Amino acid sequence: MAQSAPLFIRIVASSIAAANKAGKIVRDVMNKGDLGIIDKQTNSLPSFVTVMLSRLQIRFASRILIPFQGKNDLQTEGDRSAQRCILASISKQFPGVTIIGEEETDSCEVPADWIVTESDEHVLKLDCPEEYQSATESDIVVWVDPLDGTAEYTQGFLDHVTILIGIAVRNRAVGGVIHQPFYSSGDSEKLGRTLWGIVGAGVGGFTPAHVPDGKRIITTTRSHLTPTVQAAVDAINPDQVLKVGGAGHKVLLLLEGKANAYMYPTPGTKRWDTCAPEAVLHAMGGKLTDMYGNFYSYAKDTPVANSDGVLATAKADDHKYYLQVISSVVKPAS
Ligand SMILES: Nc1ncnc2c1ncn2[C@@H]1O[C@H](COP(=O)(O)O)[C@@H](OP(=O)(O)O)[C@H]1O
Ligand SMILES: [Mg+2]
Repeated sequence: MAQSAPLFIRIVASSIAAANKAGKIVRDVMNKGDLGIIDKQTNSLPSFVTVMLSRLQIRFASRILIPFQGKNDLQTEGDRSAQRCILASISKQFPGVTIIGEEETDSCEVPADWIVTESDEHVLKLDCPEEYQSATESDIVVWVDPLDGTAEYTQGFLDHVTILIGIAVRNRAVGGVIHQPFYSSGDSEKLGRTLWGIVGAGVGGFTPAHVPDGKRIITTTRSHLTPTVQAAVDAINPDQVLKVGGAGHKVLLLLEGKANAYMYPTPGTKRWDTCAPEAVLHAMGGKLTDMYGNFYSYAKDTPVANSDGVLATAKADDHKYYLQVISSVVKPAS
């Protein structure tokens, strides 16, 4: 690895390699046919322990924090194994960096071949934006969603599945890796692709595009729809609504010109769902905030819940319009 590259750049480059390996693991679990599905709520610890732990964070290794959740959603062997791979790979190379992963995994041994120490050579050679050149381990937090779109993974909507590694510097999401393990460019032997973005340095792995002028296409949840979300989408009077799984996949639709905006004006997503997508989107000129237009903090001691929802637009200039429409439908709690 080019030790001369700034730490931030080296973490993004290593995250690309780790995401690629995790993608292979997620495909292997699917191919084996036993997803090992767990409902995180019904398999949670006894309630008094969960309540206690949900307010804290379990310190897993020296600086790897595994937050507890206490809500009804699914976890599979794909989520667990991909997280082990990513956490082990990044922490081995950057032991002082805080990594926050979605899944509560045990500390069982990680197979040696799951620990990746390679890096993306192209990203290593990028010019690092000046403001991140001197970032140290204590300035950086890595947010990991090892399998975004878990519900869709269990239901066979495999193109909705992504692996998300977001790199925050001084609270802001500025580096992002989105790996799509089941993406096929036509060659069924070669599944998977990796998109990345660094604010101020560019994007890679995809061709940025926008919806043609005059058309308005909204993407939103397919598995967590609420009347509030539906009302906000309806208020836009869109030409088309794409209800798909995963925060990563929805932002991917914005990156590739398949949708103008991702609307989810309700709690539900977490920082690991939005850190990587936000960074890639911002690197391309888009904008992701809560439903009031505020950026989320990605500091290590921040609450993990995106309590004020998500609004993302492919073009930053369009964001204001969507905020106005949402504010006419969703009133802040008094
Ligand atoms: N109401 C809710 N409860 C739990 N998780 C939610 C949620 N709304 C959104 N999410 C999480 O946010 C991500 C995007 O959701 P959606 O596909 O509905 O847009 C998913 O991440 P995971 O698949 O990683 O769990 C999903 O679980
Ligand atoms: Mg997720």
